[in-house]
Amino acid sequence: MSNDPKVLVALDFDNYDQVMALVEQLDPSKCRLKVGKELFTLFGPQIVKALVAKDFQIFLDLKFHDIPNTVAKAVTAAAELGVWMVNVHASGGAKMMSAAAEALKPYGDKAPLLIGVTMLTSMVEEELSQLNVSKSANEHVLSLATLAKESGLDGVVCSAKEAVMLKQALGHEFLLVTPGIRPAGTDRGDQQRVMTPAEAVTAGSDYLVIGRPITQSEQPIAVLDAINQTI
Ligand SMILES: O=C(O)c1cc(=O)[nH]c(=O)n1[C@@H]1O[C@H](COP(=O)(O)O)[C@@H](O)[C@H]1O
Repeated sequence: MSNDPKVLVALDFDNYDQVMALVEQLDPSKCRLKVGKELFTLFGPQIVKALVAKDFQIFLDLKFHDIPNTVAKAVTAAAELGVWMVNVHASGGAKMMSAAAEALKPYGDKAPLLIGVTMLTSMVEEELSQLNVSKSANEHVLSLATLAKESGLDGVVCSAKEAVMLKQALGHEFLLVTPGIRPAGTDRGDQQRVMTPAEAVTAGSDYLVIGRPITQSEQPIAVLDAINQTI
């Protein structure tokens, strides 16, 4: 197995013992872990530190979206926690994203990867008009991703459906982190713009965020291993 595992397991749990029981079975050489709003709101920086201490690389997914000064301070706090990746909403704008990128510069090669969220994978194109966005989903994602790149971010969160377009437009180095991943035959839940793990990697996804197909399974390790075999 590679030292650069592509699967980021979304630890969306409300129970400390349950999450730790799963983590005990996981191997940092086979996956990275994502701590999102539910886990962080319940258990705070302590759980992030506990997972870092177990040698996992952590994506702190708090999707910061605030004034530039506040977001710069928030990503600095994330860097101090020792996380591997952190995200902000690209729709917070260029000033906000640049402030975040600037704040991480002093950390050099220890800085977390800074990623901009484009259009949530739970959204369909028709919802954009409710937000007064008259672009197509592809155009909207491309414009937010372009702004993120110009603002000094390392990559974006998008759906794998936009991966071919974004790699072509923004280059191979610009990272694509794709949730909305569903192995064939699994429940979509609230996800809309979905692809299978193999399709996503073929399209150009660098990292696959996968939660419920693994965490809600009776055999999470077998599911993760099976996914890793296909990518
Ligand atoms: O930033 C994210 O990670 C994210 C962005 C997005 O557009 N869609 C999305 O689903 N996510 C996160 O990715 C995870 C997907 O989980 P599952 O749908 O259970 O696989 C959740 O923790 C979401 O918070």
